[in-house]
Order: sequence, then structure tokens, then C-alpha cells
Amino acid sequence: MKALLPYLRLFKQHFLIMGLGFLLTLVSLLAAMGLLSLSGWFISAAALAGLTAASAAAFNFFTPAAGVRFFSILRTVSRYGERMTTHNATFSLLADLRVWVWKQILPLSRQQLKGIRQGDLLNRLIADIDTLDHLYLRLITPMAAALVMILSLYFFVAWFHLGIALVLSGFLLASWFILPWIFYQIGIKAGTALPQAKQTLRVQLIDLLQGQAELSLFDANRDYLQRFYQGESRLYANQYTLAKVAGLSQAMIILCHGVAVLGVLILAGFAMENAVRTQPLALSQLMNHEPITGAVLALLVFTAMASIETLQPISLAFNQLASSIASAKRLNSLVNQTPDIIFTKQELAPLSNTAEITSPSLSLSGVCFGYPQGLHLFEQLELVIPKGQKVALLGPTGCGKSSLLALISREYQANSGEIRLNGQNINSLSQCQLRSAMSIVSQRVDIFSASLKDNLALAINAHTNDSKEIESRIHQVLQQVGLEYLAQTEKGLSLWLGEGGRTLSGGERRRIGIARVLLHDAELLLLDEPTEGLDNKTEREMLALLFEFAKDKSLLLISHKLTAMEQMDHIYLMNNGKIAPLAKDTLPVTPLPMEHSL
Ligand SMILES: Nc1ncnc2c1ncn2[C@@H]1O[C@H](COP(=O)(O)OP(=O)(O)OP(=O)(O)O)[C@@H](O)[C@H]1O
Repeated sequence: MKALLPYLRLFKQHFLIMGLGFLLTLVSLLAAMGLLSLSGWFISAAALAGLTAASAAAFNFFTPAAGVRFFSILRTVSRYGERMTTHNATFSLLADLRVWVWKQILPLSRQQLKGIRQGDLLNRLIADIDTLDHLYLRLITPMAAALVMILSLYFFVAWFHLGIALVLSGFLLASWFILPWIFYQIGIKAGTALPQAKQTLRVQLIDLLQGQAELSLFDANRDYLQRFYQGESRLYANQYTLAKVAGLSQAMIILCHGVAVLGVLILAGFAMENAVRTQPLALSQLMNHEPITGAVLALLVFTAMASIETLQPISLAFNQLASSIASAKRLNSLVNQTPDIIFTKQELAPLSNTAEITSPSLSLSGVCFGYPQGLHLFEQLELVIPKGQKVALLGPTGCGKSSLLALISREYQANSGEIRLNGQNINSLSQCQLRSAMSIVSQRVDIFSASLKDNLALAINAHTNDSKEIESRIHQVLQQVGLEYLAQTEKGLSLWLGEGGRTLSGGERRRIGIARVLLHDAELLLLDEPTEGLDNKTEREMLALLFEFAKDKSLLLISHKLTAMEQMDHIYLMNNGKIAPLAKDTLPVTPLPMEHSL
């Protein structure tokens, strides 16, 4: 239950609407019970009054008839209001919960989210949070409303007959306490397993869809489908068990309630007999308060029958509690993490002009780093990129070149040492300051399931909201990277790039990455194999474009090829966790590939 506390705390913000929903639930229960009880009494009293002409003439038909009409209208209106209010409160709660969970996840580093598959994350944000809607709508409100109604019922029935009031409300109260606990215990196993089964199935489905091409090529579809069907069966089995528990719960509630009604009928019968005989029976002597008449007997029995309205919702209250707790635990394991990379919120004042000018663009000193449970990658790493200079970092595959970029952009945190940007420690920069100081082409260019314009506009850091200006800048850059034909379809910049940029070739994706760098006005360019996978001609054009763009900027080019080394001011070699300078003339000269080398 403790796992639910962080979510229950969020309920405070919606206290008013939740309270209103609760009140309307009470009113609608009251109206339903009032309607049945009064109708029962009215029919019986009218029948008894009709026995003689004098009593029929004296009987007031109008007031109870008006009461019946009042309760039936009240029931309809309050039920409508209750549904509107409680569901509105639930949707507001869900929206808050989702935003809150999202806010807790956002500052987590890649390392902290590493073990979580995309499908799993999606599942936690959707299915697990949805499961928590149950808390207010099906657990707290019906249980609290039922308790208030049972107590009110006691006072109402006790007004006529204390013994019947004690038996009826005692029985209902015992059902309120004991039955939900029993239902919870019966459903706990399937309820706990359900969120996990949903998550497994979702992850399997996403894997199956995303890897469809590969699975078909290697004829591995059958195995994956088999696993998917097994996951599906597990999910159905849990849902089936919970449905059986729900059915059983309803049956037990009806049975217990039936026993309560029978008890009321018997007690009321004794009380009537007592009234007729004047010699009270032992049982009624014990319980009796006032002898009751025929119409009141009908009233009490119908009230007891109507009390099922209070019990019915609690049959399902605890049915899904185990799923809610399991979902809350899964969410907690994510949101309870403390972000391991924390950006300062305060914008650091720029250094004085001279300090700013003399400081190198980027400097690393004594940097040590290793991935958790991985190899120790860097030992006392030193690197300086003076202002406006072009530096190449070469090294064999897997030596840690991309990891170095991840440290500079604070995707990961160095274990020790210092990284400075324009003389300022990157740990003291706000996220905004750090991001606007550098432009990165990473090895894997992520394309969003969005339009061409959206995929490029995200890189623009110039403060303009002028859509025309943004579009004209994008057209210009598309022209520069040779992708203008993408914007020449009838969709123009609204061209949809599809999930992961599936409509684009590998080379086009890379050029989108380069276009983003051109749109992002930053002094330091960090390029991680920016032309990998491009043909020689395009590689030559793209590098020329990037060098032209970086004319007055600092640039770090990461590569395992010797292309364009003659344009570099400094060349370094990374190997075995160290960086060492390389003299240009010791390298085999490989000029920028020429067109004819295609
Ligand atoms: N998130 C991670 N967690 C654990 N180990 C990682 C992670 N990312 C990379 N590694 C490991 O760190 C080492 C360096 O990887 P990195 O990608 O930095 O190399 P690289 O020099 O850029 O290689 P390449 O030239 O092939 O891109 C590799 O052994 C890799 O397996």
C-alpha cells in the first residue's frame, strides 16, 4: 500500500472536484434507496388502506406519490452529475499523474534509462498510470460512500425498530469490512501479474513490428510470433482469473445481502406478530423497540433490499487493487531515482571579455571515465581545442570517441577531471547555456515521426517565432545539403518523415543531421563521423560545407578515417584510454575524396 502514497498525495490538488463527486455519489445512493423504500411503503400502505372505504378515503396518496417522483428525478440527475464529476476528476488526476511521472523521468540520464526498453517505458506511461485511475473511482469513493450510507441506514431503520437496524447495518458493515479483503486476497496473484503481462506483450509487439523486415529475412517470424502468442495467453489467463474473481465477488455480495434481507424479514415478522398478539415472543422481546405495522414492515424490507446499491460497487473495489499496487511499484522504480546529472538552474554570468577570448573553446583535463559495469575507458584524458581551431580525433573502433562526446554534452558524467567550455566548467552551466554553446552531429541521427519542417526546426536556436523566416532558413539549408528535392513535393516542408525516418535513405538521414548543425548557431561543432555512409562525392561536398560553416568556429571531428586531415590544425589519436598528438606529416595523406574516385 505504501507504494501508492506518492500518487495519493497528488489527489490533494483535485480535492474540491473529488469531494463534489463523493457528495453526488452519496446523493445518488440516497435517492436510489429512498425511491425503492418509499415505493414499497406506498404500495403496501395503499393496499392496506384500500381494505375499507373509510381508510381508503382518508389515505393521503399525494404526498408519497410526490416523494416517489422526487426520488426518481433526484436519482437520475444525481447519477448523471456523479458520473460527470467523478470521471472528470479521474481524467484530471490521470493527466496530472502522467505529467508528474514525465517530469520525474525527464531529468534522468541515458544511463538511468538504459535498462528500460521503449515499449516498457511507453507501457509505464500509459497502462500503469491508467491502472491508478481505479484508486479514486472504484476504491476510495465507493468504499467511503458505502460506509456513510450504512451508518445513515442504521439511524433511519433504528427510528422504526432498533433490533432490525442493528441486524441490517451490522450485517452490511461486516460485509463492508470482510468481503473486499477476501476478494483482494483471491485476486492478488492475477492482479499483481497483470501489469507485467501487459508490459511483456507490449514490448513483444513493438519488437515484432519494428523488427519485421529482419525477422522475415531470417525467417524468424514463427519463433517471435510463438513467443508473442504465449505472452498473449498469459495476459488472457490473468484477465480471465480476475473476471472470475469479479463474478464471484458479485455473487457473494448478492448472497450476503439476500441473507440480510431475509433476516430483516424474519425480525420484522416477529415484531408484527408481537404487535398483534400483545404477548411478545422471546426473540422480539429481546430486539423489539416498538411494534411495527404492515406498511412499515414493507418499508423496512424494501430498505434492506435497496441497500444492495451500497454494497455492489465495493465488490469490485479491491478487485484491481493488486494491479494498482503492482503498477505503482513499477512506476516508483522509475520515478524514485535521483537524476545522476543535474543541471544548475542559474544562468552563469559570462566571463570577462579578456578571459573569454583567451580561454580555449574546449579543454579537458584529467578526465577519467568508465561505464558502470563496463570497461574503464579514459584515464587522465587531456585535450585542448583553442578558439577557432579545427581538431581531429582519430582512433580505432570502440576506443571511446563517441563516449568522449557524450561526456562533453553531459549525457554522461565524468568520474573525475574537468571539462571546460570557453573557460567555464560545464557542470556550472545551465542546460540551455550548454546546449546553445555547441552543435553536434551524432553517429546515429534520430529522425522524429514528424514533418520535415519539425525535424529541422528543432535545431534552430535563434529566437524567432516568425514562421516565414524559419521556413526560408530551412529551405536555404536543405539546398545546401542537397535535400531541397524533399521540400519540392506537393507537401512541401510538411512532408511526413515517418517513424524513425523510414521514408529516408541512410545518406538522407545523415544530411538531415548536418542540416541541423547548420541551423544551430553555436561556436563549437562536434562532429562524430558526420559523413559515414555517404558516397565520396557527397562526403566531399558535406565536409566542404561544414568547414565553410565552421570558418570562424571551433571544430572537433571524430573519425576513424584519414579524410580531410590536411584541413586540421591539430590531429590526435585516441587509444587505450589516452589521447596523444599526431604530427600531420606522419600520416599517409588522404585528401578529400574527389568526384572521379566514385
Ligand atoms: N551506454 C554504454 N554502456 C556501456 N558501455 C558502452 C556504452 N556505450 C558504449 N559503450 C562501450 O564503450 C566502448 C566505447 O564505445 P564508443 O561508442 O565510445 O566507441 P567509438 O570509439 O566511438 O567506436 P566507433 O568508432 O565504432 O563508433 C565500447 O566498448 C562500447 O561497447
